[in-house]
Amino acid sequence: MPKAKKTKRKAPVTLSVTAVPPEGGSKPTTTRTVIRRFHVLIKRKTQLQKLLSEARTTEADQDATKKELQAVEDDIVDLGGLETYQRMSNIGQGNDRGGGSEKIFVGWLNELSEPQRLREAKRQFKLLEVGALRHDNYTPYTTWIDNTPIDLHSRHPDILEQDFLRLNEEENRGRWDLISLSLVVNFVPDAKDRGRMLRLSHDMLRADGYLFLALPLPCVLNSRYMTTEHLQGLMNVLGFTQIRSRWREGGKMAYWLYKKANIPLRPNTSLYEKKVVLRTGNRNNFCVLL
Ligand SMILES: C[S@@+](CC[C@H](N)C(=O)[O-])C[C@H]1O[C@@H](n2cnc3c(N)ncnc32)[C@H](O)[C@@H]1O
Repeated sequence: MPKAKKTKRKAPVTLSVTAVPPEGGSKPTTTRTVIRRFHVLIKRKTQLQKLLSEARTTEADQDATKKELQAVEDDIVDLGGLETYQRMSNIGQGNDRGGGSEKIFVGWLNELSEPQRLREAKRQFKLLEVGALRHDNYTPYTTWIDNTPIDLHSRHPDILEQDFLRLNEEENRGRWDLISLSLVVNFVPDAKDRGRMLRLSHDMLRADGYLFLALPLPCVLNSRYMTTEHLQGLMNVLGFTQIRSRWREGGKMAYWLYKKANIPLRPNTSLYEKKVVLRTGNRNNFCVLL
């Protein structure tokens, strides 16, 4: 008799993680679980909102979508919302877990002798730090870096509550010497919005300005739709030249430093406009689309 085929049920997206610990003293596994869960929920929320706005489905489907959206939103609230996510990320940013990525950014600028050049020119770099959990990440460098930290949810009066994707493009065009996107692009739930974030960064940097990008390593080493070469190609068509990169096999994070090229380099973006499977197997779905 043929064996009955076992179907493995996926865990529902609305599965809750409860008992979020207070700031400090929480285990890396707990913070990682909350952060991952939060990413799953906001991604699903964006997908459901998109489905509803397209309104191509039947009324019954729309009702089901609305119900699921409500359940997802309830789960985000149960998890503690963006505030809890930020608290968990802040713990993850602590020195005991590898330290803040700004040290890598500043280290690279030092290697490139930028502070000396600025001293001679008697000026500072204007930095836009997107997704700032702390207001003081760059205070040790105020002699040469004038930082404007922004975040969707401000945790300090010195952090401007602002969505980067909604910044005034005219006012910000060519305005910044430095932009930092550290663990922010992977937070954005929609692949096209991730691409827009990178494109906007290019527009908002002055010629020769630097973009610092940090992503969890699996986004590039274990994704169906992203490899380090693919990212490099995408950044090149946007008009960025890679200056530095850093990660190690088995590590958690990957970092890049890009420079805005002097000439516009946007010949053909078509390779990066649709999802292309670059690897098969048990992978994640991280993707950036232009
Ligand atoms: C994982 S935390 C990263 C914090 C810090 N930059 C780091 O490297 O550890 C991501 C932060 O990015 C913020 N964020 C995400 N999308 C954003 C956007 N469009 N504009 C401003 N901040 C954003 C979130 O609110 C969150 O505080």
